[in-house]
Amino acid sequence: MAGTSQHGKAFIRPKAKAHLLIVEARFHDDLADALLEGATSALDEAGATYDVVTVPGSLEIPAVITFALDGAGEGGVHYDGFVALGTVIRGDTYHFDIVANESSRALMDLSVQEAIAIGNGILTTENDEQAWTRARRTEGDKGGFAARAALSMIALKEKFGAQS
Ligand SMILES: Nc1c(NC[C@H](O)[C@H](O)[C@H](O)CO)[nH]c(=O)[nH]c1=O
Ligand SMILES: CC(=O)[C@@H](O)COP(=O)(O)O
Repeated sequence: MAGTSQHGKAFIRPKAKAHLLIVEARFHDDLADALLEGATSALDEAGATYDVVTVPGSLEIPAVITFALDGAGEGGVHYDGFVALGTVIRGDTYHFDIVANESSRALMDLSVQEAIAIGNGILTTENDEQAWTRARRTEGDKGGFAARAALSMIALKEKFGAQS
């Protein structure tokens, strides 16, 4: 796969044990399994803990993160960071652009406006083959990448002394 590397220097880990929420869209079920395997393996390896919530499609992911943030404000579980997992594969209509663009736009808005650590592991591909090459833990491992990105953002938040 073009451009694949371990990106080793890009990743840092939080000092404290982090607790994350993985929000996974299962619109493409088998691909979701592969992304989740990558993400949970990366978090396990880093000694982080996590909960997993499943939603039907990638468009639902940002709202669930908002629900979790609201819940934490009301005394619910606090999450140090979030991992978004999903796959959007181009079909015949404009729907692809809506799901691909709007899910990422909402994640970006949340991360910047709410100052939260999010790893975006929503694949947007032309076909199944591209998706598998990126989802498989033994190849692109984009689930693992998103989890490591979330951990890095938690660590950077710590570094700047922001409230988690
Ligand atoms: N086509 C894909 C979707 N579409 C579903 C939407 O995400 C959403 O669940 C629906 O519009 C109901 O609100 N989702 C994906 O994750 N991947 C796709 O390829
Ligand atoms: C996200 C998509 O584009 C896809 O699942 C929907 O397919 P279509 O555009 O053919 O309805």
